[in-house]
Amino acid sequence: MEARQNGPNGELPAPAVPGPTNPMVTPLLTDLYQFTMAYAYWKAGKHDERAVFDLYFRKNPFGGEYTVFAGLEECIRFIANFKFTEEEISFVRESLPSSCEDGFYNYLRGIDCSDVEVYAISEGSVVFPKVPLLRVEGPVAVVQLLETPFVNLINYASLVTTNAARHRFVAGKSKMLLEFGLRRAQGPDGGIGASKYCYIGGFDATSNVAAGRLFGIPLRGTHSHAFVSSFMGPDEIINRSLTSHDGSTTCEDFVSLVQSWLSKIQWSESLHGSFGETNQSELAAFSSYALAFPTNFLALVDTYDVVRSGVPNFCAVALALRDLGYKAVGIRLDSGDLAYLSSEARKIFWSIEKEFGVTDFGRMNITASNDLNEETLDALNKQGHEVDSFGIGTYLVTCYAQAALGCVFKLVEINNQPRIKLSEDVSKVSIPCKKQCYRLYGKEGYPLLDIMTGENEPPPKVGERILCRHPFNESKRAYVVPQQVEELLKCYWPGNSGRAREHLPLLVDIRQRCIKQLEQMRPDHMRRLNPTPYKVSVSAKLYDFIHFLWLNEAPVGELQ
Ligand SMILES: Nc1ncnc2c1ncn2[C@@H]1O[C@H](COP(=O)(O)OP(=O)(O)OP(=O)(O)O)[C@@H](O)[C@H]1O
Ligand SMILES: O=P(O)(O)OC[C@H]1O[C@H](OP(=O)(O)OP(=O)(O)O)[C@H](O)[C@@H]1O
Ligand SMILES: O=C(O)c1cccnc1
Ligand SMILES: [Mg+2]
Repeated sequence: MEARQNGPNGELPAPAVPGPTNPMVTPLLTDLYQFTMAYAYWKAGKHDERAVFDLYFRKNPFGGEYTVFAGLEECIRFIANFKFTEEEISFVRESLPSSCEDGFYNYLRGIDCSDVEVYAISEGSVVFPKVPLLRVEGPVAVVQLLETPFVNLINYASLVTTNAARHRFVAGKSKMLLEFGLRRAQGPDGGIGASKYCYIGGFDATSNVAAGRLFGIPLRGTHSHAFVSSFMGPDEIINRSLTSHDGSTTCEDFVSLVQSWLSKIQWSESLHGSFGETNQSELAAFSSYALAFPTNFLALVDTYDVVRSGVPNFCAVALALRDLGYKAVGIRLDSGDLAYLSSEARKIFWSIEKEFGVTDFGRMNITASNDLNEETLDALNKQGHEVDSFGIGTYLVTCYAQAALGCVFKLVEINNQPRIKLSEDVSKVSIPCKKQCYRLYGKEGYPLLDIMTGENEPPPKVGERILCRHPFNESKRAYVVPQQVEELLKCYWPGNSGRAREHLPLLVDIRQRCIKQLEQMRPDHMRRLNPTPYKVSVSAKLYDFIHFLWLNEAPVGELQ
């Protein structure tokens, strides 16, 4: 459990950390092999050897050149409360061979994460391949048990945050982005996680009520086709009275008021008979919705025919509401050509504003949904459209364009001895040693590159030239004179080491960090088509050491 003494400088202890959001996140949420390895470490008397693991990914997702890091808070919540229950220990005992000795279960009973330290990049930061997102130090058996839950908590979180950030990038700052994915998400945790992390990635709101309650994310919603098609006609509406916004008058038959507006606009000059009879059951549905929500009236207009029925019906209800001092919100389009239909709807709104002198009617909100993704948003931008808000579900939350981020957790040091994992595939060779990581900024204020150094090397200094080398490609190197140096790994879990701990920021602050960091990137790293890779490098000293260790560990072949 968390150490509660004052810090070395007398600072107050950080507040206790609550458990993971999802109660399924327990010490058993790991792969069996973590327990078999823990047993074998214990049996060999190695379990308390001090190990350092790096958690990182190898390639940016979605064909891009950046990733947004998320999931850290849940990792810290997990280790802050890491403790086996008796029931969990019994289950591990049942799951391992009966030859495993009892002493191991006593050992499991006693462990927590007080000997573990976690250094991490702040959640919501823009991050790049190979740079550790987390450096986890501690007794090898305990840290081994953390591998699967940590990778699980970070993989999807970072993937979907990045997906959300990419959707925001295409949509532009001024559009409202609504996450509508719960029904299509990969189960309840996928849905809750998607809402939380899409918010961090720059979405404005979610339709997911549970996520609104858990995280305080703004909730938004419209209505569905079922509501519209549930009405047969205006006769169904019994209670038709609506009191004006200021409470001064009551309209006894709001439905008739709507109908009189409908005939006015039907024969209006600017629309000159562009539509005839509209669908009366749709008109009844809209009137009924307006009676229920006069201050928040937004109508789904594509159940029967957007231009000939949905939009005129909406306008009639909105104008009737206006007679009573209410301002309608707008419409939602959920099918068809969203560029064309949004532009047609906008034209009708402007015509009404002009002809009937209704201020701001032209600026009515238009929300669009229906299988939207980065490509469709991009296509809409190219065609020109009049959509103000996008409701996005399936492609966003399922991360349809890429199934997983591929984070890994690799041993880089044990008992102060650096370790390396070799591979035929150079991109899979791990970078050994307990490392420090820095982001170096150039003259124009953009991040230039990230550099990893050995733990005991002096940090890069502002104004001092430093050689930055590609970790594996000898010919790729550059001198950099940083204008600003940012240390990336901060202590988020000191265990009982007595070090000061970074506080876990509020969700809105993580979101702000993400938005700010994305804005700070050089635009060519961010563009969708052929973005420029951001450089990730190592110091000259670390480069030499990697290659020394590589040669040391790789057997020399024999040719016959
Ligand atoms: N102007 C546009 N440019 C490019 N893609 C668009 C445009 N408007 C809509 N889309 C996309 O085209 C697809 C249209 O979906 P689909 O072919 O299923 O028809 P639909 O309009 O949903 O019809 P329905 O739901 O009535 O069957 C959606 O993915 C939508 O996001
Ligand atoms: O399209 P998405 O990006 O997933 O956004 C969420 C979708 O969910 C709703 O559709 P609904 O469940 O009514 O099904 P639908 O596909 O038939 O419209 C809504 O009308 C959107 O179309
Ligand atoms: O509120 C909406 O319009 C909504 C919510 C979830 C899915 N589709 C639409
Ligand atoms: Mg749909």
